[in-house]
Amino acid sequence: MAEALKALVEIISTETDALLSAYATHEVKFPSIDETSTTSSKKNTDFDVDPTIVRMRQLIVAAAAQLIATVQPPGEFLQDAAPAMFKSATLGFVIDVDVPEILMEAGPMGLHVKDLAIVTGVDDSHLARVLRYLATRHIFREVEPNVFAHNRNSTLLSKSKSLKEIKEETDELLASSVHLSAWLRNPEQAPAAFNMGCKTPKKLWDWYKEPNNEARLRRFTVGMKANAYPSHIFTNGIHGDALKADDIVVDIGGSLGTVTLVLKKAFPSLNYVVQDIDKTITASGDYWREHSPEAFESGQVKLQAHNFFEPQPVKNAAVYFLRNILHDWPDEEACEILSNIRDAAGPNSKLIVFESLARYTCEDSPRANFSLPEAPYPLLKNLGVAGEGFLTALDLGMLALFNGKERTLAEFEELGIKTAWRLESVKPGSLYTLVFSPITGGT
Ligand SMILES: C[S@@+](CC[C@H](N)C(=O)[O-])C[C@H]1O[C@@H](n2cnc3c(N)ncnc32)[C@H](O)[C@@H]1O
Repeated sequence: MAEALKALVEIISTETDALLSAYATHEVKFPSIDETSTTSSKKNTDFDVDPTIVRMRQLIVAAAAQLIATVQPPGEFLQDAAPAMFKSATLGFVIDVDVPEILMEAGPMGLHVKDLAIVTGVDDSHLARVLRYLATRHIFREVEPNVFAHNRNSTLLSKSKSLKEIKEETDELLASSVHLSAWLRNPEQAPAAFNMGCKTPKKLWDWYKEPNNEARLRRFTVGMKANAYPSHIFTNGIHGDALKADDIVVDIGGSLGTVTLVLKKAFPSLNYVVQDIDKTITASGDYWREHSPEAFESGQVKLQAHNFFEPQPVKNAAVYFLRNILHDWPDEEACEILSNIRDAAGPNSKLIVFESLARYTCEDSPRANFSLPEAPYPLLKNLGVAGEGFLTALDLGMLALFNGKERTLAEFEELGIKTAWRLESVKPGSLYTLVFSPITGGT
């Protein structure tokens, strides 16, 4: 026990030294938690996503969280974990009444809850308790009794409209999560907990198409657009330099086609097709007219309404890719999607899946062909909240909304084998890149 505790402290100490020294070497300022600037210099932003820096940060966070879980008595630990729904509820509330915007205008001195009450119309003591709950969890800062200001974490809440759109999507999740336990105990009663929470027999996408839900579809689409992953994941992932001019890259379930836009800029001699359900494809026309009208008008980028449960119309493309699609679907449907692509693929086509990879919290059996990042003793093997915290929540979100899932490496391999795709390589990152080749009679 003492040995594990000391090892955790050692990780924190070594990685913090390394992190600070990397910041110093690159002449980048280490951000204070009290910082409220919404603009970062390009240098800071690039540095933030540098894989070495990301890894140092992850190790520190993983070790610190495990240290807390080790040192805190179980009763206290669970006392904070059990009512975690108040995090969603209070974040939702502050956004609903525009607290992030109001505090941004107030600046670093903050605003007294009595003044905040006048602007929001909400009782000052209610505001104080909600903000203190969040400040206790390092979101906002109580600069004087009952005076609240932004900190680095809360600033992000006012940073972009799309964050609000993402938050609103949690309405569906919140409604679904209430029914998760009942659904898990009897999954036959509805396709997913979402159907119980939102009282519909339809899949989320079909429900979004209903006349009353158009705003929800719009905000989901904006939310997906705001999903900022480093673009090198996609440009390295499809190996565009190795493709021939005019080769076709198909973005299946591509929404507006934000990934395709990144690829088109990096590999301008390739041709692209963005496919999605009809309503989304209609909206993507505006996106392309705004961001790359020449590619849209010349036909270099085609927008195609296509249901991926029907035969894939683009045959023998060089690359078919799916970003964050398979996790929306249970295995049976995921196999149908992959089979339709396989039927259209040529012998040299590649299937590229950009998705999160679910990792076990314990040691996995060694896999000869693939090497995944290791976590040092005594950390959880998936790096706990630092690596998988959000991903395990995303996994449960997929379960609650669609009976979907984040998959392990073995599960991806198995999906591939069932649909005649061989998993050829796996590249770790904030989104993993999984490359598959067709299994043919001779392979
Ligand atoms: C999680 S989003 C991912 C969007 C995009 N790949 C991205 O990463 O930004 C899932 C997408 O699948 C699309 N979709 C759902 N059902 C579909 C179907 N049957 N055929 C084609 N697209 C579908 C949705 O409209 C949505 O745009």
